[in-house]
Amino acid sequence: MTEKALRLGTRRSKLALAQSGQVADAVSQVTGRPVELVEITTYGDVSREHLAQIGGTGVFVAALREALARGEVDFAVHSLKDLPTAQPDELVLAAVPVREDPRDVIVARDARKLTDLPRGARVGTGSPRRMAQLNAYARGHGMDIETVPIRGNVDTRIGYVMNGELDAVVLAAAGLNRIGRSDEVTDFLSVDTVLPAPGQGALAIECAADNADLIAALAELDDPFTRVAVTAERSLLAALEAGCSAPVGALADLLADGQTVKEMRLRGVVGTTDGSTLVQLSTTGPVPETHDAAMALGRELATEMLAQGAAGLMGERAQ
Ligand SMILES: NCc1[nH]cc(CCC(=O)O)c1CC(=O)O
Repeated sequence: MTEKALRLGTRRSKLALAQSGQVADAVSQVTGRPVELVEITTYGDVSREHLAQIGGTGVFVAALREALARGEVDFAVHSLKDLPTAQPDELVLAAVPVREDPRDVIVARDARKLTDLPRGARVGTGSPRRMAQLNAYARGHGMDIETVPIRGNVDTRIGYVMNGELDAVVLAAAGLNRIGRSDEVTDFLSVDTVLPAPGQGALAIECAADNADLIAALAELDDPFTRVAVTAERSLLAALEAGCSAPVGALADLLADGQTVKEMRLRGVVGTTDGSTLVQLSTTGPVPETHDAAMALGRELATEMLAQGAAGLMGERAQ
């Protein structure tokens, strides 16, 4: 007798289906049960407005969470960077699997890198975080680029480069990897140039807080280092009172001495989209051993960033 399938709630974009497919295989392995994909359309998928205008926070996530709350699906897979920092009581983040490459990349015409974009190059990105850091880099290096707000799925965005409308677009390495288009990357941006979004490159597997058996099974897919890193990054974001469409970057990484992990470094950035001002800070300390310690690290860095004027740089998105 075959066991009843677990229902995985997913968005229907190519990227979402690719990452949900990978998680489905992994969950099937650890539970021994078949996993069935249930496609759900979210507001972020149907709206043609710019993300910054529709508020950003949660537009890709709300419909999945509603399906979970109604018991229509057993668990949901999100891109962690799209997940609001507020966690509803009735749901838990049952697993955060090993993070992929967190970097942003560009896909440019003529195989160009950021440093050799032509004068006046039009660079597509709808993300205030990417705009702020790219414009700051351009200012600091005597470059002349124009960031152009765009939206749409990964294929649409790359299409703007292919059809000549734009010289380059900025995307997440992880997304391109997951849909098998990473060979189109022309430059992997150093995180010293563009700090990724909090949680970028990581996935979140969410399920109902009262589903103890499933929570226990999904825990096997959790990567403790990724979990602690994204917890600190998201705590920073929450303490800045910013959402996923705010010009905030954060990345926690582990500093190792040979094979032994020694410390964790948390970097944060916030800036104006024109790149005229950035507040960029970092802190390094023992790897947090608890959720609370990781949260505290993010809050501490946020406090320092706020002391340096971070709130004033977030414009109308700062609440
Ligand atoms: N905002 C959309 C989004 N949400 C997650 C990813 C893929 C990368 C990831 O999982 O972090 C992307 C596309 C992009 O930013 O290029």
